[in-house]
Amino acid sequence: MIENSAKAVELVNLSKTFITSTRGKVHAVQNVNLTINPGEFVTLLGPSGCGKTTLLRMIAGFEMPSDGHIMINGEDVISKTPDKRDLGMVFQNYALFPHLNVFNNIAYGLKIQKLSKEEMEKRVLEGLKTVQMDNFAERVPAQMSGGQQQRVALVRALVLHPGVLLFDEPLSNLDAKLRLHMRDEIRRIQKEIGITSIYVTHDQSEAMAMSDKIVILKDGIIQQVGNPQEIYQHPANEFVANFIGKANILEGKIISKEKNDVVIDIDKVKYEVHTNTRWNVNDSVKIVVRPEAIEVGKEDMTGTVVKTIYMGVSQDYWINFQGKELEVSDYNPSSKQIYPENGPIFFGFKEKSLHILEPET
Ligand SMILES: Nc1ncnc2c1ncn2[C@@H]1O[C@H](COP(=O)(O)OP(=O)(O)OP(=O)(O)O)[C@@H](O)[C@H]1O
Repeated sequence: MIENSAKAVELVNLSKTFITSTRGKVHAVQNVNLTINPGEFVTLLGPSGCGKTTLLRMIAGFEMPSDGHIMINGEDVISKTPDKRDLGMVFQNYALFPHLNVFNNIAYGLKIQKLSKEEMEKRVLEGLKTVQMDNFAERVPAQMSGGQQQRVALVRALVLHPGVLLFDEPLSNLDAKLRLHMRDEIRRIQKEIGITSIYVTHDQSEAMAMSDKIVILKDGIIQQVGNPQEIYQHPANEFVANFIGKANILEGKIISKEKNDVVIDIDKVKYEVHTNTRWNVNDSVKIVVRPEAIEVGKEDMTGTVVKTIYMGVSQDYWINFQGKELEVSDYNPSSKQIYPENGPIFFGFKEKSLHILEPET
């Protein structure tokens, strides 16, 4: 057994391969290594089929890994059943018992733990207070909205005082407005209690708004782990750059280098870029620049306006440049010159806004 109590969850070389009759071997999760610290809110994010649910189900104990280790609070839990892993779970479909009222739904797990009646009542009522539903103890699920049912599901998991809370797309059944409200609510409660949480979603804005750490997956392989700022500003590769936010990908050549600072030629304009990677002079590189990092009116480069839209907070342009279309968001447009469609436009890149991409894994 591998032990390390300073980490809440540790995944070591974790893999899952499904053998299917139609698709042969499906490598759903491949050699995942990940450390989650106590109290962290970590989101598994990626497109459909990237392996996030399989990863969560392995941690929960519903799916047996093909290879690797899962440590929870320093203990290898691979051979333990889900109920012995010190975990709570919140599902997309709430999974409440329809015939039980809110009190009994929440108390269900506490009864199995054989808590005293007083302690049980105390925990249920305290939990309901946390989600501002003190008056709902007598209602059955059918008498509540989706958001209220999801709050009850959250309390039901929390009252068991698990070491780690797992969320499987808990907000996907709610309408857009309620999703925004509930994500703030979940994050508030999670911070208040300080419970280590692993959250699965395919919604990038949800991941950005809630997470301490985001894990980006593609084809079962981790592409990048970082906080929202790192992932947005320094995406590891083209996949991450395109998956989180909007990205313009340009090609350039390294023309000089001093330690970690390189000068890149992009269409005969030279830009200094700080990089942590071992690029060499004459290397061709791909560079990401976000739409808001392009300065309209700067006379470094010229393109043609293909389309422009006034968005209120910004004037957005689609510019033909080097045969590619660049997307640009020019913020606070009211005091600025607007470049009309089909005409020329001058632009350049803001300082420290370029980031060199790594090849994809
Ligand atoms: N029980 C299974 N048998 C065979 N293949 C499976 C099984 N479960 C998942 N897979 C496959 O493993 C891969 C990862 O699936 P998984 O459900 O983990 O992805 P996901 O990122 O959660 O996708 P989604 O967002 O659509 O739920 C997919 O190719 C999927 O078809």
